[in-house]
Amino acid sequence: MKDAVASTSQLSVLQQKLYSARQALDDMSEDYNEKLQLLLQFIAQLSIACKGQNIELDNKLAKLRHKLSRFNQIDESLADLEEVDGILKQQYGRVMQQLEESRGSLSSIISQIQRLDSLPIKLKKEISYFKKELVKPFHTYWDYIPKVEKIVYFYNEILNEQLKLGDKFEVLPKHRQSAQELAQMLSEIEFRKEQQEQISSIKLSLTDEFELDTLLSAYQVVLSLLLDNIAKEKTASQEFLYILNGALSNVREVVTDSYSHSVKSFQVAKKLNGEINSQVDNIDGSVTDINDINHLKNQVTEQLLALRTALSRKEALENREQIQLRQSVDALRRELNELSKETENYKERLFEQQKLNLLDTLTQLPNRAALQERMEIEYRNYKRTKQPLWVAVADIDHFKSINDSFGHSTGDKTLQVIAMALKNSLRETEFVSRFGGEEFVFLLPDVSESDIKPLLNRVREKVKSIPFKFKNQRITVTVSIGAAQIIENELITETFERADAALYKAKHQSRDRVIIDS
Ligand SMILES: Nc1nc2c(ncn2[C@@H]2O[C@H](COP(=O)(O)OP(=O)(O)OP(=O)(O)O)[C@@H](O)[C@H]2O)c(=O)[nH]1
Repeated sequence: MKDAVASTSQLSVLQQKLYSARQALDDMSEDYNEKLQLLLQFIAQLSIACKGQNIELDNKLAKLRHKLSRFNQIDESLADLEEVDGILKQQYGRVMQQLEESRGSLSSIISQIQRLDSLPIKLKKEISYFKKELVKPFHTYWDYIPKVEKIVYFYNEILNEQLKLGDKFEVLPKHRQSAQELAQMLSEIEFRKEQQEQISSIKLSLTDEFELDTLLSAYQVVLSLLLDNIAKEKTASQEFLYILNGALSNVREVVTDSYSHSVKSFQVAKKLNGEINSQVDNIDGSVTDINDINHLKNQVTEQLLALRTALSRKEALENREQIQLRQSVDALRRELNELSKETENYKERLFEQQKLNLLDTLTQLPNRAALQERMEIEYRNYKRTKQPLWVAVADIDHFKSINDSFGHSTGDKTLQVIAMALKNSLRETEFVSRFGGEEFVFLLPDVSESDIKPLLNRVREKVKSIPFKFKNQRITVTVSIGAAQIIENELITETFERADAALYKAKHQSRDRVIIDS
């Protein structure tokens, strides 16, 4: 019995111990699970952080994460853990190798940069200091990234320097348009012979690829040539005015002289007349008072002598006066002749200049200013007579390709030949002008609606049949033409716009055709 009690108490102690041990085991297990959970989280975070560096490593870590999430497979994961460990070691080696290679390429980039000329001294020093730093190996990407940033900074500095040095700006479409307009204007302005070579080379420099500097200096040169011309023209006018002024003062002198002379002559003549009259009165008195015939004879002879002397003095005076007058008139005539010659000269020069201002220098056709004048005249005629009036615009097809393939001067010659052909295909009353570039404008009065198309087609065919031969190549040049008739209450500029729109249509309908706006 005693044994039984003892056994029972021992059992209860054992039970107690077992219970405590189980409790401790449960606690441990719970602690273990918590730590395992932490480890799993850590691995998960680590695998995310490493993601993308190595696909094999990514896959292994994903698999490991999956296995570790199930506690019962933890043992199976040991092999995976070992593999991951191996891959991680390899990856480290690879990263170190990559970093070493990158250090090498950064060094060679820096050597290239150092070879650039015209680097500012400060930047040169910075670069060579940086190159020394590149000798030390990189341990992590964090050693590498700032170095790349530094090289980007160097490039940026160099680029800014180059921009400052180069000072070359991009040629934009608006600059190209300005260049074209300038070249166009140069074709329309008459320059002096000695200036023409300079103008041609400016025009040439503006046709192909050019830099902004070329355009600016072209403007500058053209401006100074124009100013020079204005100054010359002004001097010429001034010279004329000086001559005119000189001639007028000569005339004035002659007139003043002859006036003062005639005043004097008048006074002398008046005095002589008085003398003669008193002589006659004397004779009268002598004749009435004297009875002695001899005495009378003496008296009369004396009186007649005095009278003759006075008369011959008067005659001499009148002769002198005549000579003086003739001389004055001659001098006046000479002066006036000179003056009228000078005026004629000046008028001729003005007229020539005016004519030149209205002629296109290249083609010798009337230019845009002349077209403007003629348009006004034709418009007034139309308003008065209501006779039909047509405006036609012709444009050479693919003219750019002639310039591009055979050169600008061949292009110029082509323009001259076509201009001549256009001029020769018209009647006296019809008018053609070079509007600019490869565009020509016609004013065609008194042409009926049924005749206009055949007329313009003849013009088109005439150009097409010109046997151009460039570089031994037979070339056919064609033109497209648009035309419009002026209608009631329309301005001629509006007619021009309709003709231009018709030309646009002709260009879009494969060119070499005439389109009449209807
Ligand atoms: N040689 C020369 N070329 C000129 C003159 N004026 C303008 N040009 C050139 O004429 C050409 C006109 O070219 P675009 O306007 O493209 O027209 P295109 O080549 O005739 O073509 P389409 O009109 O469309 O048929 C440009 O290359 C100008 O440089 C000039 O006085 N002399």
